[in-house]
Amino acid sequence: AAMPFPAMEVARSPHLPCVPVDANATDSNSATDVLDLWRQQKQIPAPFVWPNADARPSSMLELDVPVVDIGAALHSAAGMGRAAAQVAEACASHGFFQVTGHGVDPALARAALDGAADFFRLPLATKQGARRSPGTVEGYASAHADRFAAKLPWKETLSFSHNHDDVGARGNSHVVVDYFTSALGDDFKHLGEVYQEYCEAMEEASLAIMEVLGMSLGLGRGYYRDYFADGSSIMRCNYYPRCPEPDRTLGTGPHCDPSALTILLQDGDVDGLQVLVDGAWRFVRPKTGELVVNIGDTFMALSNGRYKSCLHRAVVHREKERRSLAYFLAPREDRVVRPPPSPAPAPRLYPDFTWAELMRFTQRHYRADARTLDAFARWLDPPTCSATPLSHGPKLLN
Ligand SMILES: C=C1C[C@]23C[C@H]1CC[C@H]2[C@]1(C)CCC[C@@](C)(C(=O)O)[C@H]1[C@@H]3C(=O)O
Ligand SMILES: O=C(O)CCC(=O)C(=O)O
Ligand SMILES: [Fe+2]
Repeated sequence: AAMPFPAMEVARSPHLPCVPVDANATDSNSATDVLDLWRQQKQIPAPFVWPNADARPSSMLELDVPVVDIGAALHSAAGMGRAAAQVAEACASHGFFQVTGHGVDPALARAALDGAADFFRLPLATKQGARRSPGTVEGYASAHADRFAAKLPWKETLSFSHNHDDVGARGNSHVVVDYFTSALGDDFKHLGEVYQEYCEAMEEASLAIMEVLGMSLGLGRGYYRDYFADGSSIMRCNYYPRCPEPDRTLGTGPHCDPSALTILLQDGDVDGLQVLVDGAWRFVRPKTGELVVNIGDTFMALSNGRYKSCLHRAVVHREKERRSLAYFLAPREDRVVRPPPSPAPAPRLYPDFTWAELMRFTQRHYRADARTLDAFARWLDPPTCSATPLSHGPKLLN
């Protein structure tokens, strides 16, 4: 049975110099959203300030990530050999790499990025039509101010589920369209179609990457591809407005993704994504036509810790706004996350769990951060772990 976890900062912040969030507002003021008003101030409001430990020292360092040609991997043994070696090296150290040859139509990527730009420009009252319901990941959120009281992220987000099935990427082609029309109305059908198509392209790309990951771990092409074929993935559009004090806040705080794999598309040449490697925050800069991929906690558990889910964050800028699209690949909600018994049976680092349980943990009990997976393992299995302080590493289960 799950142990009650220490309550996180889940109350709506009482300290915000609030600009009321009024879903019924209809006058022209509603065209200006909360962050729009805040970013015109000289100083950011206190709830957005991140403590010194998280505040960013200015860094121009860049992470050296391999560029993996997924198309070549799927079409030739030599291409697969090279790709598998590249991902094995990257994933054993920091879990980040870029991919090309993914087959995502540049016009579709452009439409998805432009669609996000258009969405976040809408009046707050319209965006609030898709307001996130408590305890779920889907919907519109402004700075997560409805969930947390401090260390608010300088961003707006729109998230929705992409449950795919095992009859192929085009097998369940309504879920995203249905989300847009039911949350926002029929005027949003076209935007829903754009994201439906984008999610299907991301699904295809992520399953291709799973073939490479399977090969790299000696499990064969089909092992993870089949495992994720009917996944419950999540798509998130991030909008980071300009910020008057970019060095005192963060767009997305330091965290490891709970998902299995994340595919990120960064808009234009505005950088922001940083990864902590060897004690320094390093940019993974946007490159035209390339997607940034990283291993998340669920794949770290699936690979029994061989592949790393690495700490990353997004910084914001004084002069430039930024957009990114994140596709979080996850298994079907009730599928057990457990490493394969072969090729090398090893002591288990994490207990069995399901994606539904991990989602519930991050949406109701714990704000995803650097230690989500350890905290989750302890939450699932309190009797044997409760004496271990939160900061300790993973425990051995057998
Ligand atoms: C399962 C999820 C929780 C978050 C969205 C997806 C994958 C990444 C997680 C998140 C982005 C990690 C940083 C903190 C967080 C609260 C955020 O800043 O948005 C996380 C997401 C969330 O809980 O909404
Ligand atoms: O916007 C970015 O560059 C990264 C966002 C991120 O890490 C996330 O949404 O999980
Ligand atoms: Fe992330």
